[in-house]
Amino acid sequence: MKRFEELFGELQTKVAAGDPDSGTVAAVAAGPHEVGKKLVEEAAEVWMAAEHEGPARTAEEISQLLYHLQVMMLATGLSLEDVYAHL
Ligand SMILES: N=c1c2ncn([C@@H]3O[C@H](COP(=O)(O)OP(=O)(O)OP(=O)(O)O)[C@@H](O)[C@H]3O)c2ncn1[C@@H]1O[C@H](COP(=O)(O)O)[C@@H](O)[C@H]1O
Repeated sequence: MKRFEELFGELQTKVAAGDPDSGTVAAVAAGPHEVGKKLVEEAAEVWMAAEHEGPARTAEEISQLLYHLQVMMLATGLSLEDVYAHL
């Protein structure tokens, strides 16, 4: 099972290395506008799953939303600490 901070570390490493096989590297290169569109789409999918598709599908969609939030953090140069400072 992959945890939030482990995933962020993995994505940071891929972005720093410019891994050509990484969807994350491509998404970060596309920039915050494109990442933002995906983020909004995933948020809507969480909402729809929560209302209509049950807890298992909701958990799956939330995992995708968390991933895309991390992509946005990388696309905007934010660290986990930058975000945690506001929690
Ligand atoms: N957790 C994720 C993850 N969640 C979502 N996604 C991407 O987000 C896309 C989801 O978009 P869509 O909604 O279009 O997907 P979908 O197939 O329609 O699925 P549903 O939303 O309809 O369920 C997928 O195509 C994935 O590319 C993710 N891509 C990567 N990761 C993790 O990031 C790691 C690094 O990935 P790479 O950078 O690609 O190597 C991987 O090992 C994974 O652990």
